[in-house]
Amino acid sequence: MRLRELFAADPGRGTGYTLRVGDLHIDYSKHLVTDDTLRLLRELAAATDVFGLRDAMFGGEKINTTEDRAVLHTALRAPANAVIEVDGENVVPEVHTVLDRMGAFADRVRSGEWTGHTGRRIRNVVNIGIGGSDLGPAMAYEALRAYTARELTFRFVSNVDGADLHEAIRDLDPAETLFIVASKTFTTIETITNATSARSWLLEGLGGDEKAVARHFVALSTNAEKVTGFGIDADNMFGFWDWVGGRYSFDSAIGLSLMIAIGPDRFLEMLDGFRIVDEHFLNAPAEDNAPLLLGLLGIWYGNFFGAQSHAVLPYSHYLSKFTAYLQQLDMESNGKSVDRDGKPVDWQTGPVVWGTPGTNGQHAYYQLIHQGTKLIPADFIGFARPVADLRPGLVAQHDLLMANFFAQTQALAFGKTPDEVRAEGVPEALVPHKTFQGNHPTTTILARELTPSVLGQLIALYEHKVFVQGAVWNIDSFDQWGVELGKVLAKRVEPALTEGTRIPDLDASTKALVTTYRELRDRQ
Ligand SMILES: O=P(O)(O)OC[C@H]1O[C@H](O)[C@H](O)[C@@H](O)[C@@H]1O
Repeated sequence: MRLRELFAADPGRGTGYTLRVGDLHIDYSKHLVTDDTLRLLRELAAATDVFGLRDAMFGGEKINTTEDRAVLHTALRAPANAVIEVDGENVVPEVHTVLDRMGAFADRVRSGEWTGHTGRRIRNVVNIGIGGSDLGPAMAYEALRAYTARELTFRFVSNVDGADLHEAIRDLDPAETLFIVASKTFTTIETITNATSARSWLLEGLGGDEKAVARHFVALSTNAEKVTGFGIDADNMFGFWDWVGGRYSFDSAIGLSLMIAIGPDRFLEMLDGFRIVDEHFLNAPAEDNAPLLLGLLGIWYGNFFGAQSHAVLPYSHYLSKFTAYLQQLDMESNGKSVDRDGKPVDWQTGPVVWGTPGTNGQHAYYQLIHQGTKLIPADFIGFARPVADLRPGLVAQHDLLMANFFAQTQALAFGKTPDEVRAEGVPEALVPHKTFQGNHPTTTILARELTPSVLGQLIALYEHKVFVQGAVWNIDSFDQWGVELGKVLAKRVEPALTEGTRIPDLDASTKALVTTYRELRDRQ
């Protein structure tokens, strides 16, 4: 199947193979599919009961079977009058109670009414969290930077490498710094370690008065007991629930740092954006259902063409962390090799998701996408207008950015034949080098501008796409047992590093590495 031929055969393809969801214009014409392919893929979705599982998810059923949990991130953006029950209890009122508390707190910080221990206003907000408790707020803070309170400084600390916290706080004044400790479980070693170090830094800076902690630390968690055990007042805790997965948690209390940055109204606009796509996914027929379509297209390449990866390439500097966010969303959800009953699957599951903002990637790795031997389906995300208040000269650069955006998907789809190369007078020996095979599939997602609502729409689109794929593959997209083994082993190795105790019963390679590490570290 050649894209050149598909377009030649159907002049209406460029407008016909498009969808509109909320503010998102989605063009899927540059895919290696016909109406027949799409019909068959929809039959696959019907045969695997994707919509049945969707309804079970929205209805609060415990579809995360290995953890016996409901999967209700959609309840986090449900309207206040919705009724969504888990174990017979409507969860929506609690969601809105927390949102209201977050809003009140965010307003107090933004207005300067919430002061630090010494009475100075808060000027710096440091979110300490990792995985889903970091990537969402950190990504969205960058994405919506044009909407943020510029007089406040925001930092995001995740890595247990002390350098992360060091660089985040070295130029900050503790008297003006608020730490937001974000951890669903409040047991994550990286986060608790960084939070403990941050507390010492704060107390050292403020004369050691433990009472300071209450003015400078808040927690976002499902685990009240651990939060109070850490010394954070229950009044300064914003809760969420076990039916919110870590990588789906960013529009829960985990979004507090973002809410302080952009203000409660903008945050609610973002939730409205999520809801637009939730409702679309729930109600649109299969033929027009964007998450279904994107999920099935991914399956088409992964399961039928053997594609191993999927690139997400935003043409917006503000979306610099978007793909990193999607990596957790997609790869932690669908990086599974047993089905829901625990039996090995004999089909490919989740792809490697990767990518960085255009046009930077064009001057780095696009060579391989254009002329390499691998099939890499890609999503191109772009906007018609820049969002920040740019100087006129910089506004003009936007058309140049977007010219690249359109040129790339065109080049990928249609390539350049040897005859076209020859016609340019290229010497015969160079013709193969300058030929572009084309036929590289891409989806183009275009919106007017990157508003909070549009960001919410984009994230929900990918959340539900990942859901669709997991449903077809019959895997549990909502657990993450694969992260556990490394945590357990780290605990076992750590005493050998920190306390210098006998190296435990390790394999020969790890034992030798630990020995070398200790020698290097302790050498004078
Ligand atoms: O929010 P926390 O409980 O601290 O968890 C932080 C992250 O670490 C875990 O290991 C999981 O793999 C992630 O899904 C989670 O987002």
